[in-house]
Amino acid sequence: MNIVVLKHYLSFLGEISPAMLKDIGVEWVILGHSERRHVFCESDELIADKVKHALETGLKVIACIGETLDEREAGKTEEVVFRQTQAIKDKITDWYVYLLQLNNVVIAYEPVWAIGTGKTATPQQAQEVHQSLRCWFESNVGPDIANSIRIQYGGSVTEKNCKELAGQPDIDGFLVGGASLKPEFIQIVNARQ
Ligand SMILES: O=C[C@H](O)COP(=O)(O)O
Repeated sequence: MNIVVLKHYLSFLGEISPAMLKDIGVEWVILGHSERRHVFCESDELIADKVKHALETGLKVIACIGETLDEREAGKTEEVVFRQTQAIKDKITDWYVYLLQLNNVVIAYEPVWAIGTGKTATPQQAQEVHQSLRCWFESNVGPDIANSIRIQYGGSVTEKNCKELAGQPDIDGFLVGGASLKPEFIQIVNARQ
């Protein structure tokens, strides 16, 4: 759920580099999770640097974005998720390689107020943001990228709400925390069947 960005060949004792993860067979890294953003105060720019560094090292990336409750209540959901996505877009010079050829980037929309709280976004709330994000990709990166990119939803997904969420046209999968530790997880895995 984290990597260090190695710069200028400095040492970063105690940190984990993408090369170390690859060396032990890890393929995917989750970056920009709300706890990294809000507990560890990682900026949009630092997260974008990590995404770039991970991709350039050959790791696949799930890049998390999402608004806090205050931001949602202030009507800033789109502004926040577009800003977070723009920061990543600005650092990735070749979406076509990383996305269309390698399929190495997934976006996870995780409203901060829904993570681990039991308060899931309604299917309509989640679909609205996912659709806006896909339109954003169409306008800012390209229609083929917008059609191909996987946008997962995360935040209190359970076996009870997964079917309806999975039925939304722009929800391409889930990033599951707590429910992944329960036997019912299999129902989430199969939610689209
Ligand atoms: O880390 C996992 C995601 O943030 C979602 O967690 P959750 O499914 O427990 O809400």
